Amino acid sequence: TRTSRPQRILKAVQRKATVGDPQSVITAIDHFCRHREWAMNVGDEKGSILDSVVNEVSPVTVLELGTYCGYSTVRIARLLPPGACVITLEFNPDYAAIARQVIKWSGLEDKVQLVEGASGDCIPWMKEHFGVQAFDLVFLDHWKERYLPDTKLLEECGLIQKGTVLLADNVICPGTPDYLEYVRNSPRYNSHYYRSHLEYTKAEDGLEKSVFLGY
Ligand SMILES: O=C(NCCCCc1cc2cnccc2s1)c1cc(-c2ccc(F)cc2)cc(O)c1O
Ligand SMILES: [Mg+2]
Repeated sequence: TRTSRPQRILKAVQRKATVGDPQSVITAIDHFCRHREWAMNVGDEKGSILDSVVNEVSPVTVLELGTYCGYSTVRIARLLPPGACVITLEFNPDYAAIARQVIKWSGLEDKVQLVEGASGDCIPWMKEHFGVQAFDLVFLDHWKERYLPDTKLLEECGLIQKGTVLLADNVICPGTPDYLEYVRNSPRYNSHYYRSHLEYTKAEDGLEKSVFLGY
């Protein structure tokens, strides 16, 4: 049967990127998705905003919900100092298998822990399994209807503490209206919208950054 789109993205990385060079992996994926086949990576424009938030937060522990091919995982991990790490959750085992190879090609496997499973099942085990106290940064990029319930679950599990930054992709397209309403109206979050575009297109989209203020 035909290869999958993630498999074709991995091929583009193996053809165009240099092993151990995360920037070349990012550039190869962006070029493929802009000129060959669209894919749901956060992309270069929103990716630059993601980079600036990672640099501003200088996180020690990052949670990414939604790995896909590992594009944003590589963007985040390449900016982390030694000892810092990103735990990334992926529901689809085929996507996870591709992401592991993309992350390995970029040479960042020591900074990444890829977990296969659904966020609702995995989040309650985070503290116990990974010895995480609280996340410094959470990048939400998974099922759009899970952004709000999983944010509440992270709060209940004590994985979000004063100062934790939530950064949510696709708050306009496909859209996460209930999540936006919650973080923008809650007295416990300080929210800011970074206007941008849907990856590789002219459609509007953006990232919402929300800082938890504590209870
Ligand atoms: O669905 C999107 N991303 C989520 C994939 C969900 C898989 C997972 C569920 C799950 C559950 N638990 C743990 C881990 C995970 S991973 C998505 C879609 C578009 C898009 C698509 C068509 C279109 F016309 C316009 C925009 C753009 C984007 O940037 C996206 O991120
Ligand atoms: Mg997205």
